[in-house]
Amino acid sequence: MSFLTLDQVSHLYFSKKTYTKALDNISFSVKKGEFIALLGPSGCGKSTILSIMAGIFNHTSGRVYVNNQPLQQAQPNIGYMLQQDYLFPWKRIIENILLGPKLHHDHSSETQNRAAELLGQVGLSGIAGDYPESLSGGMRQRVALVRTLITNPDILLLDEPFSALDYQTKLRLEDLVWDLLQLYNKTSLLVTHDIGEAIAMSDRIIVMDSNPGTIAKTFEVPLELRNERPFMARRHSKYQLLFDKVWDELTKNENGSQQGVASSYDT
Ligand SMILES: Nc1ncnc2c1ncn2[C@@H]1O[C@H](COP(=O)(O)OP(=O)(O)OP(=O)(O)O)[C@@H](O)[C@H]1O
Repeated sequence: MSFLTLDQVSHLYFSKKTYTKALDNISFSVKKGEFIALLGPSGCGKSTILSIMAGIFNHTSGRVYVNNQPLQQAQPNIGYMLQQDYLFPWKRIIENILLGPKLHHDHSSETQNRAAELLGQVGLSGIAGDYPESLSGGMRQRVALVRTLITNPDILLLDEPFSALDYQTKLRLEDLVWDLLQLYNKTSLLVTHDIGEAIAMSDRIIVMDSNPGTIAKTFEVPLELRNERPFMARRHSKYQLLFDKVWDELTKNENGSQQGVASSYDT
């Protein structure tokens, strides 16, 4: 059953003299606990979809449902993780994590215990009293993950959360995030430019076209890959097959020599 549905969603950005059609007739559904990746060229509207889901602005037309209710009515608890961690440098790690709950007047010992538990789950026990400046980029993103999960969001929006990290840290963090999202059965939308990351982490990949943003094609990730943690999924033979197909879809309008690598596969 669908938990999140976008039905013929379009969005226009207006400026003084003109407008940009960022999304045109976007329709897709996401089941509870499903992990969807949005891939596509710069400007195809991936972040616009996340902003609409986060309630940052209303879409121009179409319908968005969460749990069979219109988005504005459903008011889901949204967790948003971005490329930058936006930790407050003058606050200790634990204060950064508990800021969201505090804003909702939650000062409970349960939430504080949960913060400690989550910090343990991301391998950061013992740094609760530290300041962000003493942490590496990967550690900071792990703190950002804890800060996102502490409010137990219904939907997680991940906007290129690994793209500022070095490659090894990114691979490790992909596994960690995947583990926690599986553990807590979170419904997630990941925006990425990394085909490998999309295949390794998600259940389904939505490839978009730009000008205006439309859905070009949707790829199901084979079960054998979905059952593996992202790092191990990359070793599977079906990973490369899917990579080539997604690459071909992304580059179908280009004339470069790398286009068409999947044309010899027919699975
Ligand atoms: N605030 C805004 N005002 C006007 N136009 C905007 C605004 N935000 C985005 N756009 C335009 O809407 C389109 C979609 O932008 P969006 O940021 O959603 O794309 P994206 O796929 O996330 O891009 P990227 O991969 O570069 O982050 C682009 O043409 C962009 O220029």
